[in-house]
Amino acid sequence: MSTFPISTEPNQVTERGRLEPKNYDAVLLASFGGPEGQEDVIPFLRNVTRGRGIPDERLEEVSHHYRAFGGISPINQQNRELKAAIEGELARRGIELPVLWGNRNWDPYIAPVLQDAYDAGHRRILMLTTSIYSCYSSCRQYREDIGIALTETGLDGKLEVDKIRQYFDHPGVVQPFLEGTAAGLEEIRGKLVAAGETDPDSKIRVLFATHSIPTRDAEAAGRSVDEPREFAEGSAYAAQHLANAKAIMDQVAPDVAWDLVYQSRSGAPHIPWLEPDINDHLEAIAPEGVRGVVIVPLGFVSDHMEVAWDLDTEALETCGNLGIEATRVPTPGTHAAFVSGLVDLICERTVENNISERPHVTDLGPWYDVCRPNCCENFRGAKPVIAEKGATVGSGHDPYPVPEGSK
Ligand SMILES: CC1=C(CCC(=O)O)c2cc3nc(cc4[nH]c(cc5[nH]c(cc1n2)c(C)c5CCC(=O)O)c(CCC(=O)O)c4C)C(CCC(=O)O)=C3C
Ligand SMILES: [Fe+2]
Repeated sequence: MSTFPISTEPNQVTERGRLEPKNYDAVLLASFGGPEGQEDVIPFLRNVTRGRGIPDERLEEVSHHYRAFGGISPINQQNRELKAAIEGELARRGIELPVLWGNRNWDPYIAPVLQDAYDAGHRRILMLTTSIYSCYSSCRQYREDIGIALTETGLDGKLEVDKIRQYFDHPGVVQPFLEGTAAGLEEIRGKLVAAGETDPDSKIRVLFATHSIPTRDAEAAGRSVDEPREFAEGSAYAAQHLANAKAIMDQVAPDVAWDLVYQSRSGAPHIPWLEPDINDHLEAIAPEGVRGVVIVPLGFVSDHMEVAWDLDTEALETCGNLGIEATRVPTPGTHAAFVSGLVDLICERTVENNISERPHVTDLGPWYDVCRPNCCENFRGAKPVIAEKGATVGSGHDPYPVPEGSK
């Protein structure tokens, strides 16, 4: 199995957003949440889209995706298994740190989880999200939901909550995708050779798939008003995915063509979102002679409805209609390297068992512990937010850390 170059060099820009290690008394595994029965579907969709102006037709359409699976999203079970795996890895390393689980959109909800944690005597919590890239939905929305929960429960000032950095390029994330991409390529090569293809690699396209987001959100992703940065394709969100994809392809198959594609677009048609959509892209590349694709769900750390429906149902059907051989690479799930990487990320932030080196596979990371003001701006209006320079909730007015020697 190929490995990849892992840098432990600090990043001069993001280093300024680094927090000193602290003593935490619990980890909060924070995720999206999903329905677990037909009766949950509509209440769940209302939770997700509250105040977001998603058209009813879209909700109706999305409810069918859930209905087709008995109203059950795999995401909660995935998170129960991930929580157990993190607990196992912490125990294996002799680290005593309870792991709590809370969701933004479904039970167990974040606010009661924080209240229970406080009642149980916890005072300082470290949040680990299942969203790994930089954008409003993946970063700020989690930070806001903690800010709102602390405010609503009256726990602000009594309970500190910090957040683990966006960790898209941690080797624990990239390793499972790299192994999956290599295995997927072997599978598709085999199928094309069996069909008489003499140079299969020239007929294969690797498609790295991630959630589309509004272009305006993409442009605000990872933004820093005090220290502007340029990103490939104008957004940290796209740039982070492109850098990960390149790191993977450089190792497994530098000569095979690949693209970054988007999925699961919602919102009104006249509002621009990141493109191309995976299905449109498949239609576009089929006439170019592509006969096999490897779909890498690079934007997602576990199987959930966006993977089960948008990729395994819709995109694979598009491939079938176009006569393209296709395979979908697994998500990290509870892959040992992923779980171990998550515990390493926890230890980056703890005094005991501290890990001071921050490995990263791309030169964009390691990402900030504390975001810049306006990073991943919420265009619908400011909310209480944690883990941000100048934040007045969460970890008690942490200043933006400036390492010694910098201006
Ligand atoms: C970047 C991103 C991730 C990846 C990062 C991460 O992994 O968190 C992600 C994950 C997920 N998105 C999910 C579900 C939904 N996302 C929606 C809507 C939206 N997502 C957006 C972005 C993202 N979303 C955006 C900009 C919208 C529209 C505006 C809004 O509403 O904010 C809607 C509303 C209906 C629709 O329009 O599709 C639903 C039901 C589930 C749970 C699946 C399950 O239940 O198994 C998961 C993991
Ligand atoms: Fe952010």
